[in-house]
Amino acid sequence: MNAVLKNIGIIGAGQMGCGIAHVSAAAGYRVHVYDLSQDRIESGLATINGNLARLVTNGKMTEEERKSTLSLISGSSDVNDLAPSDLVIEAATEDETVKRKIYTQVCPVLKPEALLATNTSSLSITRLAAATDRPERFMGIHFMNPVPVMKLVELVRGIATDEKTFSAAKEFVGTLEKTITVAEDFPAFIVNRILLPMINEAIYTLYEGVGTVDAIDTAMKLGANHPMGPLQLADFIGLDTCLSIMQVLHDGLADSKYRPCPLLVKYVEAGWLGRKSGRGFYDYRGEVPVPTR
Ligand SMILES: CC(=O)CC(=O)SCCNC(=O)CCNC(=O)[C@H](O)C(C)(C)COP(=O)(O)OP(=O)(O)OC[C@H]1O[C@@H](n2cnc3c(N)ncnc32)[C@H](O)[C@@H]1OP(=O)(O)O
Ligand SMILES: NC(=O)C1=CN([C@@H]2O[C@H](COP(=O)(O)OP(=O)(O)OC[C@H]3O[C@@H](n4cnc5c(N)ncnc54)[C@H](OP(=O)(O)O)[C@@H]3O)[C@@H](O)[C@H]2O)C=CC1
Repeated sequence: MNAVLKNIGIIGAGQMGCGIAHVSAAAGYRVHVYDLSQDRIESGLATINGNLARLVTNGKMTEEERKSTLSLISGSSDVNDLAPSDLVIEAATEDETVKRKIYTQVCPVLKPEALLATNTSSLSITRLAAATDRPERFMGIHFMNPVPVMKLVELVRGIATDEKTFSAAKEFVGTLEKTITVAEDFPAFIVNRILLPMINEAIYTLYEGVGTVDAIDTAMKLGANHPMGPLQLADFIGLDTCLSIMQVLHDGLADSKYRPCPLLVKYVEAGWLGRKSGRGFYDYRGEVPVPTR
């Protein structure tokens, strides 16, 4: 455990917030998860418990470790409960307006010396930092999904991030047994700058009728040895998040090669956001996922 950062606050009880809470508590940190609704928090805590229980079943964690990990995690919809946090990691919806509003509400509650980080997939760290009262103690700590499984965390400094903040974040991520990579503050950093155009291209391949959902995913799984097909992965990430990242790339780099596929836009407009909403390129409402095209 990090010597300075003992209490970790998480904003957003979605798939990423819960994953970060899981790995932080498993490393011995006290974690508080904040989200807008109590229902969200309860379903998030149930997901964490389910994932911990699976580790026990697989012999990767003892029952005592599961209990002690869970006992370190609390949750509430009261922003004031983030006050004891030494480090807050914001993992709310990938929308700059939402994140800015959150910082306006959260900063006055935090200790002046507390660090604030964002798990954003794509947004400018420098611009987000400017919406806080602590740009020098703000940076990007970008975990990958699913957090308990993926080894990488990207660290991204904003223009004002100070060295103390960067070192503390680096040490914290090291205690979670993750490998860091440092990215400069450009749209979508490293992983998503490369991954999301590939996913977007897979959606164009579907849109133009080159292949079906099944053909495209099978092609990339068996033809390129990817663990998931690109459309399956898009559903896993969340199609709203994929679209936001493509929009940030398109706007930020002003190059038409990043144009979000109209089919991706259509799916998001329909509320077909992938696994989390029950339907995306696959329909998850039955026993097995069924392609929707
Ligand atoms: C968008 C961004 O900003 C950045 C990103 O994150 S981009 C997305 C990056 N992530 C990826 O590319 C993931 C690609 N997919 C994979 O690596 C794999 O399909 C996977 C790890 C998700 C699942 O692996 P799999 O072998 O197909 O399935 P499965 O055997 O069920 O799972 C492997 C392990 O992961 C665990 N796991 C799977 N999904 C999980 C989840 N959502 N949460 C926690 N653990 C999970 C399983 O419990 C299993 O653990 P054991 O080895 O202890 O049994
Ligand atoms: N999905 C992925 O693969 C990855 C995502 N990320 C990034 O992590 C962040 C979260 O993504 P992810 O977990 O997938 O998204 P989810 O949609 O699963 O979760 C987002 C959560 O934030 C909540 N939220 C929205 N507005 C607020 C608010 N004002 N205050 C508190 N909570 C709020 C949402 O609540 P509600 O549903 O009620 O709106 C939801 O519970 C994003 O920035 C994303 O880009 C980073 C790496 C990988």
